[in-house]
Amino acid sequence: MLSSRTLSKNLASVVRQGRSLARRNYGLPASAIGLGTDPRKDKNIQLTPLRGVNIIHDPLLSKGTAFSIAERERLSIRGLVPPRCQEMEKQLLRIKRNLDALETPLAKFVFLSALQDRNETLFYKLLINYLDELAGIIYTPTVGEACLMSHSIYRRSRGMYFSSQDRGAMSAMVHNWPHDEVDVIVVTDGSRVLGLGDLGANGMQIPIGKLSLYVAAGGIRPRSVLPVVLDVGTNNESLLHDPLYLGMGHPRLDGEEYYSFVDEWVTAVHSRWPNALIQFEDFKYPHAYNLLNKYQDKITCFNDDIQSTSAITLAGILASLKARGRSQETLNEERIICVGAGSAGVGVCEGIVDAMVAQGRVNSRDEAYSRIWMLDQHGLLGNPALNTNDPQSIVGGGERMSKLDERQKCYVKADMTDRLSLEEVVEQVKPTVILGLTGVPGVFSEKAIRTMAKYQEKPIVFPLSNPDTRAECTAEEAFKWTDGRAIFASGSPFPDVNLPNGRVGRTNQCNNSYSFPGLGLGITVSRASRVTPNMFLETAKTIADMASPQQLKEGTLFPGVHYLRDVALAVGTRVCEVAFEEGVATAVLKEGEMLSDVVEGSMFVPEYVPLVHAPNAH
Ligand SMILES: O=C([O-])CC(=O)C(=O)O
Ligand SMILES: [Mg+2]
Repeated sequence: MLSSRTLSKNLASVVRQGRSLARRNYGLPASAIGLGTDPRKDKNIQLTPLRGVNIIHDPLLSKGTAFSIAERERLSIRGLVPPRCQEMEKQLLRIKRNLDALETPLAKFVFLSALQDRNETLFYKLLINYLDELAGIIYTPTVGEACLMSHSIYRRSRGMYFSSQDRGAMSAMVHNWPHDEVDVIVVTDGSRVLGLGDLGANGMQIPIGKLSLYVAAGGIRPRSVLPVVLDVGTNNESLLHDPLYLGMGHPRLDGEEYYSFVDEWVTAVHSRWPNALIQFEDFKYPHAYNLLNKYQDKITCFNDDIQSTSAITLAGILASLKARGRSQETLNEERIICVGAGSAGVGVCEGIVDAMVAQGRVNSRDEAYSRIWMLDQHGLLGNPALNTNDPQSIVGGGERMSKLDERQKCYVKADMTDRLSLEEVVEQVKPTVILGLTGVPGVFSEKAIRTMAKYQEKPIVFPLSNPDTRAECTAEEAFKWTDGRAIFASGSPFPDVNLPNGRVGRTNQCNNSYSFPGLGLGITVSRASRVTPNMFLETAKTIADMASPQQLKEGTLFPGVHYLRDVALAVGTRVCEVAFEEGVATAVLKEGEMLSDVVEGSMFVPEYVPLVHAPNAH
């Protein structure tokens, strides 16, 4: 665990840096008016036309037992709740006790979902206070289990579903959503939920969990987030045959039908909420890339698994270089094996290539590609013509080569035999970094990691698949097979490992939850019209610089999950600056206004807001 003093020192310097950059006036006219909507308005008063039970049962307005006397009197609540006005601290005590009494993570997930559906303010207060403990419930790993079970544990709807039977109706349907202001939409088609594969409409829990972190960590207002599932069917046989399944009971749409379905949805949401950020989540390859390419220059959108996973992984590698006592500028000297050639694998590697090119220490993009060896489920992307002793494999390899797309082909190694196993590649390449983005547990074999550790003093071992049951190796294995020398980060949390020599093997969670909340915050506050590659690069650099030298020495690369809100503020400030620097910001700063203050001031804080004009109304 980081000491909060060191962290705040580091944070202070990041924020200071943000402030000095923010002092530049970005060429804005002196008469510039302030941000159109007051982002702090949630903190003042919230008047409502609703009365009585309609307020009590509205999770965005409800205060449970905390309605003031004036509110009870004037909003027809009197008598509908127990007589004592109980402040939030007491409510938290009761909720936490109830939560602690539950035994399984899934039971806690159901309990927290119910709280979110009753009283969002209290839910977010609890989540922020106990972020360390609860992130693993509402987010990975438990959210993965909740997706698998979603049709069994279903209680109440949250978000919106657009299904194959809604074609032609979407532009009307978007008006069924009750809120005019939507800042962030997280959308999935459930085709590759974490590393768990096709879970169809059950994937809804992922946008819900992501948006809970957008609010808790990124400070986006709860009333302006929208979780969405695009239900184009599922190819998951067991869900198709499950009578309790809640999604469409047909195989997935594909090809032109699929893309025109998504296009109808994008057009519909963009016409109702033209400024909303759309985050594409857990779309399988190649749909994930094709959708990103189609929309990234037209609307404000990004793909979380491709781009924000890439930003945090790059941050992890850069911080690891510092932990090894090297400069971050030496990224091009690393030899990186990436196991996994799907959206996350290719996305992560593209980010690394971008960073190598930006550092200017490679002569070409091709030289950067040459530093990365990529494997898919068949093995290395190599040269089938070199498989001389296995004609079968030449044929298979040729076929497989023809299935690779332009992005994957960049990593093919012409001088190495196609389909080499991971162990063979490790022996030949002697990697310094190994990344796992396969969704296949155990892919990092003992032999592969031990061989890597033979050549590397501090091997960087990142099994990044989620949830923890899909990680390519466990933390314990990574430390055991490297005699405790690994620099370790995983997508889902693993506890630190006690090493035989009495030291502690530090684990890190290298998850896009470190990057997307801040990206969304910066994009929302700057009202960026586009999401640019530089935003991801700068996100990575900001996070890579947050751990102190002492923390790095001990193997800690990032602030702990408890600090996700501070990380989001630092990232949000930087992303906001990038938006202004690159001319994509459409918000306008008042003269003398500092970006870091604007970003911080815009962050949602879960406190009860008075619902009536009255003294002591809350
Ligand atoms: O949700 C997470 O924990 C990270 C992520 O985007 C994924 O694994 O698809
Ligand atoms: Mg994802």
